[in-house]
Amino acid sequence: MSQTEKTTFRSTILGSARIGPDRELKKATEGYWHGRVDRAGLESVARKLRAQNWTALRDAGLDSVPVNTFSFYDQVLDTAVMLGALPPRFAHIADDRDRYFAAARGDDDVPPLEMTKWFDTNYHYLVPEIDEQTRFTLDSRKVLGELTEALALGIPARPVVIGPITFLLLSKSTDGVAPLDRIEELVPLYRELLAELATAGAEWVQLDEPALVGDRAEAEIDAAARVYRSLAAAEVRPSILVASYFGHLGAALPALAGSGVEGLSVDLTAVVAPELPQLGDTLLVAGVVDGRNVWRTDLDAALATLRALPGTVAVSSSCSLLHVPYSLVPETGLDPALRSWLAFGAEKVDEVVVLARALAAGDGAVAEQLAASRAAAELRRGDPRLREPSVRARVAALGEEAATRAPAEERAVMQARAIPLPTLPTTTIGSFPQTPRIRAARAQLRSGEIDQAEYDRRMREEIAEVVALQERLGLDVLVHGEPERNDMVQYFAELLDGFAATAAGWVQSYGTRCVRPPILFGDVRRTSAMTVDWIGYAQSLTDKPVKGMLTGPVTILAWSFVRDDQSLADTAAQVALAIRDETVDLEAAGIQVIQVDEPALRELLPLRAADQQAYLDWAVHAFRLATAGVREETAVHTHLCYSEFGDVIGSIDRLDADVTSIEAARSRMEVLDDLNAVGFARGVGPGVYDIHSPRIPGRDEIVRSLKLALKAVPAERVWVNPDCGLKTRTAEEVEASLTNMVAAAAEVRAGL
Ligand SMILES: CN1c2c(nc(N)[nH]c2=O)NC[C@@H]1CNc1ccc(C(=O)N[C@@H](CCC(=O)N[C@@H](CCC(=O)N[C@@H](CCC(=O)O)C(=O)O)C(=O)O)C(=O)O)cc1
Ligand SMILES: N[C@@H](CCS)C(=O)O
Ligand SMILES: [Zn+2]
Repeated sequence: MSQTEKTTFRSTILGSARIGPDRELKKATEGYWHGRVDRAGLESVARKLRAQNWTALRDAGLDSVPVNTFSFYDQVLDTAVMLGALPPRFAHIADDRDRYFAAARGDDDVPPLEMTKWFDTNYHYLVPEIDEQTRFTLDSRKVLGELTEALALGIPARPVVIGPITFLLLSKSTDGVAPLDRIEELVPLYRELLAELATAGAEWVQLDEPALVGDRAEAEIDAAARVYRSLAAAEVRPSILVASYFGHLGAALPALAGSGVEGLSVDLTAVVAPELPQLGDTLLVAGVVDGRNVWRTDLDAALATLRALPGTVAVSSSCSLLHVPYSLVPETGLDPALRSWLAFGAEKVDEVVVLARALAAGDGAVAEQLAASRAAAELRRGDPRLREPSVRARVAALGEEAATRAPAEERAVMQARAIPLPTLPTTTIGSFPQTPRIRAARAQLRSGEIDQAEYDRRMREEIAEVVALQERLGLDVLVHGEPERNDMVQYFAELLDGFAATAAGWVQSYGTRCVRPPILFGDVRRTSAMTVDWIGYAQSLTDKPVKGMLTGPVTILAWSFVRDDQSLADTAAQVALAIRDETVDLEAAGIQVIQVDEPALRELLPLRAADQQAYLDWAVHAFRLATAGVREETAVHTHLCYSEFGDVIGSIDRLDADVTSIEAARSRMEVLDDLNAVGFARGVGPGVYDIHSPRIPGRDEIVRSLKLALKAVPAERVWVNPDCGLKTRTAEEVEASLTNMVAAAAEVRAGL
């Protein structure tokens, strides 16, 4: 049978969430790690979630259902396991599942794989390490297992696997050989995999190649064309869908289209739709339902796009639905108007099905759904919360001076006088452990078991404990510990006008960690101080300076679902003004050091170089607008993490913060050389140990990190701090790690 005679499909999504509508997988996995759930219990939760998910997708009307998008931790780690590419340091762990979790999280003896952002999303993947010790071998058990499980349930299953080009482009080399140079070793493994999948009954396979939507060298595109020609030439294989998402394929599109694969998915939700060439027999899987935001699709516009496409078309989400919450059904507390403008995962699947039906049978077949879509759009356009005159007037009146402080060198002198500190001052990044006790208090407040006054009293108790601990440890600049924050973005969103919070809108951020991104739907305004009581209270307990802690405008946008009816730059300016008002209030309450976190600065960087400068300009402007309202004596700190910073290093300098704490431990302080290269001459706190692992760093290890840092930066500018906040660690880990950190700083200081 030729490939084109095989079955085809008309409606699908590129992947789905897996953590469970009620975070069942998170709970089971954490239970397994802590010995509360056994292996069988964990596997049974996983199997049930997969079955529920596939059945719901099929019953909603999709005629091709993605499988193997389930993961116990991360799909890139799954692919590394599938290709036999786990580093040998995990080989001593005999049990497959425990070896997998060790690679994800580390254990007492071995550090985990590095974790980094999945393209420009708030999902994080584990970075495969490829070197001369890597011997690729195929282990197809997971994907075959999911396929078999789904077929047994009568699901029209389409296994999804990360493609070989993307796998290697996301990997890091530890021996100087570019991972992509090993592509020829992977091709036979993928051919073998295709044969196994076909034999097991797969009619289609989806190979994800999102790395091809970035700026890619000609050699990389040539490699992709060569690889897919070779895979397409395999005798025994399912039809191949190459999936692209998060942007446009550009030059990679004709290369893939000409390779002989049967299907190509394209993201049609970006601002400028790509010019699509005639694709002949290739099935065009059109991503018209945005998989990354929560706004209801304009069905008329989507249909117009679909009808203008060449060739045979299937309707799809633009990317996996991993990035949006499961369903609007539990969101009964949302304002009904706002709710009618939204579509979460389940509703997006319905939209795909409606669009496919309209394409096949005409608009009349879905007249009711089209009318509802139009009515929601109309309601949204007319809502007064989208245009708040006072906010608009304030933004319009801003001049350049609003984003400008005195020169940094002058500020440094004034701040040294106002805030006396030792050389190599020690501090932390803000959060202390979010203990079960803290979370339980918040759950009790929500359920009405305790009132606001009791909740406040308990949070003050937590703050007092954290302040006392920091004094005992001998830290120099203290923090209040952020106990009152459910999340560093959601906390602010719940207090600002223009945002809505969800009840159950959980989205996986990494592993078992989830976030509930707020929905930024209207004009943003601060109506009262958000942090001053907590931070002012902490300052009242100590003579040491307490660092005020805020989240920056870019990060608030990055970790929210943001309105799509105006530019991000305009929305960022509104958020920046709200944060600016808070800095001014903190200063008036006696806070001399204010940290405005921007861990997501790098995350929002557009994937294509041509779009990056415009983003960096508005992002830097928003940060400066948020931080330039305070006096020159007030030290503005910022914190960056979770990224490779190479592409934004110049912009870190332009933020004009007095001190920048930055993730550095895992990259062996290389970021400091990058900062030097752009003439960065401000305070810097290179993270001296990695907080993502439960490992307690030894004092000698931290001394070594610090000495490495001092080779790059003079001691007068260096701060000593962990890589990131301590919220995910236990109290014991934090106390032990910070004891070693303070001791290491003292040792190095004494030797200066
Ligand atoms: C710094 N990071 C962040 C990112 N994005 C954010 N929006 N926020 C971030 O901090 N992206 C990059 C990184 C990713 N890192 C993390 C780190 C840690 C988490 C995390 O721990 N998430 C928690 C959920 C946090 C939260 O919202 N907590 C709420 C609700 C807690 C809860 O589950 N409550 C229970 C009942 C209470 C109980 O008894 O435990 C319930 O509702 O069932 C709160 O504290 O009130 C997680 O558990 O996954 C995320 C990203
Ligand atoms: N202040 C925050 C920053 C995390 S990126 C924290 O300490 O958790
Ligand atoms: Zn951080």
